[in-house]
Formats: sequence, C-alpha cells, structure tokens
Amino acid sequence: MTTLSETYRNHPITDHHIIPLDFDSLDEVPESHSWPQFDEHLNKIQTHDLKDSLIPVIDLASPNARNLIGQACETWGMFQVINHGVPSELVKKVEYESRRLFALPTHEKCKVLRSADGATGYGSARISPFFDKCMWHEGFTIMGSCVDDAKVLWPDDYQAFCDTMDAYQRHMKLLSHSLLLIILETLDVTQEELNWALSTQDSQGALQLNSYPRCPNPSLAMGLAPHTDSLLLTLLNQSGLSGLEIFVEGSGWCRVQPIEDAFVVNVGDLLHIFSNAKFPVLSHRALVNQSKHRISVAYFHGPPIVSRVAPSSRFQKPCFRSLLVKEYLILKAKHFSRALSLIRT
Ligand SMILES: O=C(O)CCC(=O)C(=O)O
Ligand SMILES: [Fe+2]
Repeated sequence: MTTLSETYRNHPITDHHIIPLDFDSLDEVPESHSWPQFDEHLNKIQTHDLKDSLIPVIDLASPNARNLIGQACETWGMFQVINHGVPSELVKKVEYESRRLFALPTHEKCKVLRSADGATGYGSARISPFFDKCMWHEGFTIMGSCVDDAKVLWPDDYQAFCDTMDAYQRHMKLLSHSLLLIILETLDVTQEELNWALSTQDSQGALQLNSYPRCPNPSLAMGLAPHTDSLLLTLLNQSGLSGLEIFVEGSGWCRVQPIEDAFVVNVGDLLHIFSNAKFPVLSHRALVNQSKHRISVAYFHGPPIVSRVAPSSRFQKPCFRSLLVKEYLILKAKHFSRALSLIRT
C-alpha cells in the first residue's frame, strides 16, 4: 500500500453513501438532507450573528510574509494568500471546467462514479458515512491524470479538462511546497525533517472539486459537514462565492469571506501532529446558497504515504505518538474526528 488511492481501497464505504441527489430536480429539501436546527454539537446549521473571521490575508510577495505565515499558523492554523504566482486565468479555467462537469446530467456523471473502494471520480463527500443526514454536495476527486474519467464524460472533448486539471495540480504542488518550506522554517526543524515534508518524490496530492448546487432552503441544508483536513496542508479556492466557515472557540462558526485571487491555506491533521499541536487544526464546514451554485476547489498536499509522522524532534514532550502516514489515514477513515485523540500520548 503506497498511495492514497490504495489506502482508500482497503477501507470501502457503502454505495448508498456515494451517489449524490439530482439536486436541480428538487424544489424542497428532502428529509434525508434536512439537518437538525438546534443540535447541541458542532453540526448545528443556525448561525445567528454570523461573524466574518479575522484570519489574516498574506501577500506572499511582501518582505514580512514569512513572519506573518508563522504567526497565522500558530494563531489560527489558517490564512489566505495573495500574490502567490498561480495565474488567475488558470484558476478561472479550473472553475469553468468544474462547472462544465457538474452541469452534466446525473446519469452522465454517474458513469464515473467513485467505486465503494475507490479514491477518484464523482460522488458524495468521503465523510458522508459519519453523519446521519446527507450533504447538499457533489464532488469529483482527481489524483494525477484524470484522462480515463474525462474520456468517459466527453469522448470527443476531454483534452481541455485534463490539461487544465494537470496544470493546476502542478501549480498547487509547487505552491504547497513553497508554503510548507516557509512554515517548517518557522518551526526550526532539522534538514531530515524538512526532506520528509518536502520530498517531491512520492508526495501525495489530491484535487477535490466541490459543487454546492442552489438550494431551495439553505437554512436546512449542510454543504459539507464539519471536519478537519487529513494531510499536511490544504489550498482552497472558493471561486468568489462565500460558504466556507470555521469554528472558532468562543465565537462559534465564522465565515471566511472569499478574496479575489486568494487561496485559503489551512493546516491539516498531519501538520498539526508534526507541530506537536503548536499549529491548531481548524474544524470547518461549507454552507449553501439559495440563488447561486457554488464551486470550490481544494488541493490536499501530503508526505509520502509510507513515511512516518510524529511531532518534530525539536519538541521535547511529544503529545502524539509516531505512526505511519497510512496508519493515520486508516484511523481517520475509521474514526473520523476521533482519530487525533486516539494517537495522543
Ligand atoms: O467548499 C469549501 O469551502 C470547503 C471545502 C473543504 O473543506 C474540503 O474540500 O475539504
Ligand atoms: Fe476541508
């Protein structure tokens, strides 16, 4: 087992958790997608006096970027980055191609349905089995080449989709590397540890296209339920429409407003472990919209799956035990939000 796909292959989820609804055909939110309004726990939808979050916006070209990134990781585990060098035409093309995919009729999209033990293709969120209610969401996951699926969807017109997604993954990988390097330098880690986190060979990346169709009653629906991302770092493009919210202790759910040409960068579980919890990992969710179909594009970046993850050796009192990256992903696939507490020392 050496890849993310293989890890998921060994942890199948049931078929009924994979097939999204034909959302456009609905004029009300069905019971299956109607979330409790006053749940005591994190799943509550109602956001009275929703605040905008104060997570910092960092200009990567500014001389102070490094300090600001280090501070943002410690304070929030999240920041937005501008002037990152990814061409905005490419980002727009990714949104255009994603919309082209999700606009296909359901029976077409289901031709590339992710299998129960698969990692890539069309389907509901992987976290679906952990919730009683279904999400107002459909997704498409890409790891490397997406040519097989794209040929099924558009036998005579798949090239633009593939070229766009390939180019975007290359840019995301480079940007993730530069950001990780900056972040790890602020932690003062050893060269060996830097090599681990930055190894381009066998590093894992996954591109997740998220679609949140228009919803007749957004106050009942959940786009993507609260979760933390599992790998080291996530780079998210909100395509200009708000929906992303973070859970801030003492404040509750706060919206992360989209900023033109910015990526939201957040610490994932593996970086939280490596930083010995110095960098928090934020629970986040996505809500939906009554009049607009929202697209978001997440790139998840991780180290080689067969490598070990543990708190950096610079921490004298590690608060997590060491384990293989793939072992952690298996724990997460089985226990979801309890995975981190299961490896606490
Ligand atoms: O759509 C969003 O804003 C959030 C997406 C997300 O959290 C994810 O794909 O892991
Ligand atoms: Fe996420």
